[in-house]
Amino acid sequence: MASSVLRLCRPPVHVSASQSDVCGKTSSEKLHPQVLLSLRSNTLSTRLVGKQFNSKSDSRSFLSRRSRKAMATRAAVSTGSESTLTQAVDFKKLQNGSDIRGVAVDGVEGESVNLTEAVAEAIGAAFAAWLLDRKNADFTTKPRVSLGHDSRISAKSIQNAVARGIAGAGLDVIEYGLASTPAMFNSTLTVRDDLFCPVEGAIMITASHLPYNRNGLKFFTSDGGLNKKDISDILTRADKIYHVMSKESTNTAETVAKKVTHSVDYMEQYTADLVDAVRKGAGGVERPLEGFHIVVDAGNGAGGFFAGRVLEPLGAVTTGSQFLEPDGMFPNHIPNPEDKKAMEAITKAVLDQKADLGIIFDTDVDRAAAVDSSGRELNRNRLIALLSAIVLEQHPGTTIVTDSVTSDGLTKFIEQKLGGKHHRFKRGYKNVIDEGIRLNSVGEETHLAIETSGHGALKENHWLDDGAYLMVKLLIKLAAAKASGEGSGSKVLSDLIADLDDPAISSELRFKIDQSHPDIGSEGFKAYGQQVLDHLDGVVASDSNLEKAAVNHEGIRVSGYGGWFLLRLSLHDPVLPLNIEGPSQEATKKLGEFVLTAVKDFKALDTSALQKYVA
Ligand SMILES: O=P(O)(O)OC[C@H]1O[C@H](O)[C@H](O)[C@@H](O)[C@@H]1O
Repeated sequence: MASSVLRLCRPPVHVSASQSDVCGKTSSEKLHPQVLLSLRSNTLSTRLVGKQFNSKSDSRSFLSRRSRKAMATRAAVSTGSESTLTQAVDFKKLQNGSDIRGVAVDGVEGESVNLTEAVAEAIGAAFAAWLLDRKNADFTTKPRVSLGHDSRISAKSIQNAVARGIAGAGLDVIEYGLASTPAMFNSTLTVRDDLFCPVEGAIMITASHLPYNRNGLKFFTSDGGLNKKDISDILTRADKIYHVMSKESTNTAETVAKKVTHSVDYMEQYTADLVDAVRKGAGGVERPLEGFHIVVDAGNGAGGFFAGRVLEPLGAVTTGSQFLEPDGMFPNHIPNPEDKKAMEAITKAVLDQKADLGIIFDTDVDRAAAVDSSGRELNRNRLIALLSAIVLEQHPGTTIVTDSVTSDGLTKFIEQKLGGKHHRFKRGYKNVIDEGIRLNSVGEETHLAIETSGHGALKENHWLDDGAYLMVKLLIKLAAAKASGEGSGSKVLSDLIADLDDPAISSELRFKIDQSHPDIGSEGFKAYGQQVLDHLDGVVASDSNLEKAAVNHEGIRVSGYGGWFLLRLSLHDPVLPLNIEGPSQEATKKLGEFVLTAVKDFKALDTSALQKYVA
């Protein structure tokens, strides 16, 4: 991506009149109390504020004024001031691995709102404080945070609240409006002053494919997405900030936010990068997709841009593309390439339109899948196989990192057919991508890290988790094949994976752990789940048809009866997911029966799905 490849130092940015209003002495009196707390013991922010005041003594007095006000605010809280926000919120519960997720809209029974505007405001302020506190951060100018969102109905209110938190903390806010998660990360790399890029931090407001009442936040710096530890840190800070917030401080932050928020069309830059990547990959041709008919299904999420702003400028016809308009009620299907109905919808569109290819995204466009002209789904193992084939043509022998639920057929394909190495790691896109980065750092060359969910990142694209870029790789292949006379249409893609063994049966069953069951000890469901796994591990040897995977990074993976199973702990939920694949129902039933016998005495585990499966 042209503008993003170089990580240049940003030239100092002129502080505008409105910005100096906010940073200067006069308006410091008006600053948001939550900021005072976030800045209180913050040396980096002291440095930053000191720069803006151009004098250490000014900055000291600025902080001490702030500290006094913060202490006063906290005192008000402890004496029960009426202006304090009182709704109790368990901030820890908002963590979902390396994201934040919660309920933002009322209306679903049993799901009360915990991602309120006040909570979102506190999280915005906490991220600002975290950013200023980062080790080795050396901000020579006032840091900026970009904010984007998907099509959810709560998007705007959460965005405004987060903006208040960031602005109140003394940082600038750059609003992108409807955007994609990968675009947000990209904005930390792009060098373009008129777009206020690169930003020091980026936030995407999204809950991916979850129902309409949820929302969440994903955070980025130029180092990539934040990890679990960072998110815990931000939520701990947010919890403290939340308790010193008041209606008055929110109003003040609102006034500040109006002054320091800039709205830009960053998606123009991001989509131009995608278009350039295809043109470059296709040998510099302006309209390399001329003659191709490609339909897009955005599921009413944020991915509708791909048809009009990527495919059409490249010459493709996109007639019959569907659900491109953002609609946070997701009236047509869940925007999720792992969802059966969603895949059926795009398949139907491809067949109805007699299109060459179909492309489908999840709500925030960090996941994608495709469908070829015959209606064959190119998702999960097939998508990984396809991208492996493309990447291994460019980088013979390289390692492909995947999640843990990939098939044995995929390993055979990557290693025996393509001559690469399959490194099957853990579930979780961040785990997978981080493992790709780690392998490279210890000298094992890898260029692709990809999950069956449709998350995937390439080394050539800054390890950016980007569903749209995965599709760009397919488009380059199509265009290049046409240009070289190798073939037109999507057959060139299907041919690449002709030798991939598809399992006849592939199932995922999820066993809930009843956390209120008396068998769950004080160490909780994770320890209980681990006991189940340890027990299973111990009994595998009792069946001579079974063999434990020699290398395995997650749960218990066992081969047998021509198939395999993997039982592991869910990344986020009190659940043990079981994946089973095999050449026949008879084989998968045998594997299922073995697991059922092994775990049946664990009474807190709901194995009813497996009982049905083997019946
Ligand atoms: O462990 P599970 O419950 O199956 O969930 C695992 C999945 O969680 C989220 O959806 C992440 O985005 C995925 O990257 C991950 O694979």
